[in-house]
Amino acid sequence: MAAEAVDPPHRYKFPLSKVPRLPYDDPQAQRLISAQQPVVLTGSGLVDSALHWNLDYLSDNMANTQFTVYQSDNYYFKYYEARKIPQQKDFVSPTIQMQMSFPEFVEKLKEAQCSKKHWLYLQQPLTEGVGDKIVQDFVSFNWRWISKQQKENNWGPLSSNLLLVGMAGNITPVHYDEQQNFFAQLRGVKRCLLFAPDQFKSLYPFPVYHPHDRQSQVNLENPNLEKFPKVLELKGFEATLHPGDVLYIPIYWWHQIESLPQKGVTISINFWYKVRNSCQQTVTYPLAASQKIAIMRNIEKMVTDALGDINEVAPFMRTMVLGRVD
Ligand SMILES: O=C(O)C(=O)[C@H]1CC[C@@H](C(=O)O)C1
Ligand SMILES: [Zn+2]
Repeated sequence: MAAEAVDPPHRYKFPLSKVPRLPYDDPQAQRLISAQQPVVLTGSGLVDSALHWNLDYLSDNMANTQFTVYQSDNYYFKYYEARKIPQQKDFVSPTIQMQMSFPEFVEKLKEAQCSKKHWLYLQQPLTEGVGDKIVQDFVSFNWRWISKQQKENNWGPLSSNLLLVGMAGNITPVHYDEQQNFFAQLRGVKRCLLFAPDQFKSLYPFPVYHPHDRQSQVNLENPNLEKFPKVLELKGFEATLHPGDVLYIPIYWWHQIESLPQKGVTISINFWYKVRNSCQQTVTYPLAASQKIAIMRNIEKMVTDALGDINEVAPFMRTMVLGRVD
């Protein structure tokens, strides 16, 4: 039988170099992690004890837990902070957040795959309440290796492991996180786009107090070039993750994660690590872009608190920077 024709991955309007792909114990991989550069690690065995996870296994072994599931009318799942919505009068949530059991999720998934009217994304921190088999798989992760990474790179504590079960075609639009991240692929194929923190001028972040804080205002697949002309100056990286691969996403690095269409349901688990208490972080010159982002965020928060209205921040900052009183 002829293989089903697979559409080529979307071609973006900016160059994408390949993220290095190295054995996890290659000294070069260690150097990239220490330098906070992205790298795809192979052979780590980090989540080998969970590579057999599929929808049936998870339904059978997580039946008594309620899961957060997002529903979107398109295949985008742009994250938003609900607590910041009251400050943004005209904000419209791009997704509906629901709670349901895993078997209910599988049911809705099948309906959505047939109707093609909406998309679903289960995103839930793995905590207690899952079945014994899941606990057994979880404790059998390669904690020795990842804890060594955490220690050697002076990262803070593990904050969470987000379980991600997505439909083929789902896209998490480009954003950054304030945590170090080992992103492990269990099932299906994901295409990841990454941009260094110094690309923030070309990614037009939302204001810090906006519900879409840390997200880009730009739709990379269909950018509004009048509004966001610097998108054409973007220089990015891309990595394709297969089961067993682990992508290191450095803190403040922008990333967009795509569950490849026609490659079936995807299952991933991330390992988010907080940074050590920032007052211990010495400021080094020249300032790294990641330090600039952290400082800019703090300034924006202080100015917003001082002005008391998020809509006053941009004009004030322009006046301050341009030295002109508008
Ligand atoms: O792990 C991260 O940093 C994320 O952004 C996750 C949120 C959605 C996930 C995805 O695979 O689409 C990635
Ligand atoms: Zn992220």
